[in-house]
Amino acid sequence: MATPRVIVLRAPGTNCDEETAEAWSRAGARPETWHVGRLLEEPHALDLFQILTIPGGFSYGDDLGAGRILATHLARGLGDALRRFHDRGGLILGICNGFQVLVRCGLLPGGEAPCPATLAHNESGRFEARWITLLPRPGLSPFVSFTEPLDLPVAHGEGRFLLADPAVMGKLDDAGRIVLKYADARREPTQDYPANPNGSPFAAAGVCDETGRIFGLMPHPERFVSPLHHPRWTRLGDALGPEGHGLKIFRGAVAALS
Ligand SMILES: NC(=O)CC[C@H](N)C(=O)O
Repeated sequence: MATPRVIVLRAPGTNCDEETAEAWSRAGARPETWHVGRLLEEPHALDLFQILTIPGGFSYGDDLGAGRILATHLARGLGDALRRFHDRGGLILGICNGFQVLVRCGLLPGGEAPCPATLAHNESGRFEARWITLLPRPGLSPFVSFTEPLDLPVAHGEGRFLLADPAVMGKLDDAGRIVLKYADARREPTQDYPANPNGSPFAAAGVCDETGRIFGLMPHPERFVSPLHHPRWTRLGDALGPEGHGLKIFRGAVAALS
């Protein structure tokens, strides 16, 4: 198949769009960055793309809650276009603020009987900005097709993934939809701070819908696409491999569409 085309959607306050577009380019896709206002004017333009990404940042200043206003734009102005995009096999990735948007517009966790969800304030009560370790659960989502743990940075104030019905969290986990989990030094999933930076139950760091094609995560894969981005690159050297860990997520999506 031809090189997948990616639309990177930005809004006032988005601050990770350039890094996200660069990550898609490195993974072999063809990204274009669009302001949400432009897409609201021509929703059919989504038909030109195979992947939609909502990058991280502070869209609309996190007013009314992180991601809330951009989520309202998507739900009200682009709901049908997004459904069509997903139904025809399009992939949707939300990173950090983008994950918050996908949750707040109802695309995640999604499904036949969607359970309302939110990304609540971190249990620490603080913005958490540092590196953490993640365990993947490959199988369902094309974005997570690797088996090795990842090191990635987090930078968020509202990252605690909660469902209105906590019992559904176990069902999501059983269905393999908590595809990335915060891990401790023994590489076991953990709810303990600081390895789990926000207190998410089931150590949830990244979640997908029932098709695997909508995926949101709090850590920032676009901030680790070169080994030089790792804070310990001078010590770890070749052990880091030729590419940053975050690139695996972008490469998985490109491979699924190629
Ligand atoms: N890096 C980000 O995307 C931050 C997300 C959001 N502004 C928060 O603090 O929770």
